[in-house]
Amino acid sequence: MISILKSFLYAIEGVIDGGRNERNFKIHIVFAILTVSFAFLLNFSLTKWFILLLTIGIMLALELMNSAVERTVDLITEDYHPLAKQAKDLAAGSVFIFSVIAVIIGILLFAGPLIEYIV
Ligand SMILES: Nc1ncnc2c1ncn2[C@@H]1O[C@H](COP(=O)(O)OP(=O)(O)OP(=O)(O)O)[C@@H](O)[C@H]1O
Repeated sequence: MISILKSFLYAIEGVIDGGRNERNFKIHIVFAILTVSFAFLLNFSLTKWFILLLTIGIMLALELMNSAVERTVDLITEDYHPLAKQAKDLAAGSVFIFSVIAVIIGILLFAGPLIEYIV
């Protein structure tokens, strides 16, 4: 039970570390807060909340995984190595792919209700 609690605390430490030291993670947190605030304002349905929270969760988790890959590569080598480049670029690529999808999901979720709210 104590070891499960410790693992949980280490995971929280990782999230706090990301929030303190990772610029992109901070940007995603700001977007997450903004979109959640707008979702409250626009009275999102349960289905829309489900999609929004899932998208935010995957985005933040991918960003932390990307940071983990970057640090692992930096720990292994400070020299230029093609595999180090590939590892970092592949991890960044995964974040990029989901970022594009997240923007599309954001437009689909918010465009209609926002136009209705403004007009
Ligand atoms: N050891 C290395 N060998 C070869 N290429 C590297 C190495 N380290 C970094 N690179 C290349 O330089 C790019 C920038 O690396 P860096 O470590 O600054 O990460 P970053 O993508 O800028 O991360 P951040 O999210 O912190 O801005 C990487 O995406 C990779 O293409």
